[in-house]
Amino acid sequence: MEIFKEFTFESAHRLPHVPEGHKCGRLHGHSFRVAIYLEGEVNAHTGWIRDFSEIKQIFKPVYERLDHNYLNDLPGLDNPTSENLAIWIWNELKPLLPELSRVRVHETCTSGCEYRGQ
Ligand SMILES: Nc1nc2c(c(=O)[nH]1)N=C([C@H](O)[C@H](O)COP(=O)(O)OP(=O)(O)OP(=O)(O)O)CN2
Ligand SMILES: [Zn+2]
Repeated sequence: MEIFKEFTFESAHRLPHVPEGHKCGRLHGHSFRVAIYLEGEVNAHTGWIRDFSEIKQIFKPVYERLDHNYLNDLPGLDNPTSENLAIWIWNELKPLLPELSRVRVHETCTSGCEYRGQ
């Protein structure tokens, strides 16, 4: 069974390695949407894998580093593509949430990625 918790945050970024003149080389912002997925057994007593509010609490320090910030300034995110952001979030969360199975990042309504640890 997999559960997920979604978060939205507003961040600015620019992509430093795009070709000259590419729109994403300019400073711009997105309303990012991130879903954190956890995989595990449903506990017979609680009826859940992990309390959604616990996921929110664990993600909070990561969320605060992302929300209303310039992503390129975060150590390890100097090239903040959706792909690199998903990997970055995974690396921040996996030690705290061993059941983490997937990080989904929506950069726009129509673009995004999913990372499953490889
Ligand atoms: N594989 C990736 N491609 C692109 C990324 C990325 O992170 N990974 N990022 C960008 C830009 O940051 C851009 O802001 C988002 O791109 P795009 O989907 O082209 O945005 P649009 O709003 O123009 O999309 P519509 O087609 O109008 O919906 C670019 N590429
Ligand atoms: Zn962008």
